[in-house]
Amino acid sequence: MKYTGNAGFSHHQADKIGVLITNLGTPQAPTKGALKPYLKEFLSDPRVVEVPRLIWWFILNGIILNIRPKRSAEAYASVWSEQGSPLMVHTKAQAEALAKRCEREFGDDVIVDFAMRYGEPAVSKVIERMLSTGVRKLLVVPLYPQYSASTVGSTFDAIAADFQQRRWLPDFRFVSHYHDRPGYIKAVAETIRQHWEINGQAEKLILSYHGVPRRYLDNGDPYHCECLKTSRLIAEELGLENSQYMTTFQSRFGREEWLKPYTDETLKALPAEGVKSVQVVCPGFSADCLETIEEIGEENREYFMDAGGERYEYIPALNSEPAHISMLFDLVKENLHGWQADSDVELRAQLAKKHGCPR
Ligand SMILES: C=CC1=C(C)c2cc3[nH]c(cc4nc(cc5[nH]c(cc1n2)c(C)c5CCC(=O)O)C(CCC(=O)O)=C4C)c(C)c3C=C
Ligand SMILES: [Fe+2]
Ligand SMILES: [Fe+2]
Repeated sequence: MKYTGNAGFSHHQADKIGVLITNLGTPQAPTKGALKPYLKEFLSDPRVVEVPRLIWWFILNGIILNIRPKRSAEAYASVWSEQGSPLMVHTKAQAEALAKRCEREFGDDVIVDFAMRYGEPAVSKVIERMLSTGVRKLLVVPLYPQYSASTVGSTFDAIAADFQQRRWLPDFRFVSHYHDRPGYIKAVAETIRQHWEINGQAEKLILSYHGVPRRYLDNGDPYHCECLKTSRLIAEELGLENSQYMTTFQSRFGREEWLKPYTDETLKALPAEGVKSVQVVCPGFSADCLETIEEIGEENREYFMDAGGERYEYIPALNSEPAHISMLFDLVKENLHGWQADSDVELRAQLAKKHGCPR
């Protein structure tokens, strides 16, 4: 086995601290041709679809990848902007804003970058770039507030797979969730409060999270509990009674049972129960994407209005709002505690002269 990396390592290079934020990933273009490789990579991940590999290979390659790319491409086309996919645009902006905030606090000792679990920029390419610029301590923050093996666990797998190939590993820290962090709860609550100030309060607040198969919860994934806790804390922060809010799960995929109650079925049923106005917020998404803009902003609005609803509002994700960046900065700062960069290049030059190596 030949391990990769650092062949051209400059012994004088300053040691840096790296902060890598990640999200799920998105296709390169809203086309069938771009959706196929993206969905293939995503849905081949055993953390995402926990079905015996051989059976799944036939279902994925024989059925899903022949049907879904076209349908998904149409949905992506409806949210795509000139700058690209919303998830990519927001994640880039988040990384830039966080980098600025870190530069103000830490100077050039800390480098901030972003990667996507599927597609580009790939985790291993970004890690390679960071390590080659001198990062010897790496903090990774997947931008999923709630832990799920299918998202956070899978991001860890991608990093571990990269590290398995590498000769020189950095010090490593990993944030596995932040679903109950006061700064995060307050930031989400504040966007809801601001929405109320402008639009008034609807009869019910729906907190809709991406679902996972119910089986994952039964097998020990804490995602469901973390979503419910996030909702409870946001409701407490807003002073809501139990009857004023609801947690639901969206984006079902495949035929098995997923976490319930389902967002779409709930919104179809609420008008008949006398709830005619709702506001929907998605606290499991750190950035707006297909699943919030199209599914919550458009598709579910139609379900609710067609069922007799009168008012439906989607409250956007935190994206690169200053409160979100501040919260992420605090999370990063806390997790960098005790780490120091070593950027004294002059000292290195003296040491090199004196004992033959700058270290
Ligand atoms: C926020 C947490 C997410 C969890 C948990 C999650 C689980 C999960 N997702 C699928 C299948 C699909 N998800 C798709 C899009 C998508 N999913 C998330 C987040 C979570 N997924 C995001 C942020 C996005 C949007 C990406 C974007 O480009 O905007 C898609 C692709 C779109 C489509 O074809 O519908 C699929 C497929 C499964 C099976 C799953 C189970 C654990
Ligand atoms: Fe998903
Ligand atoms: Fe639970």
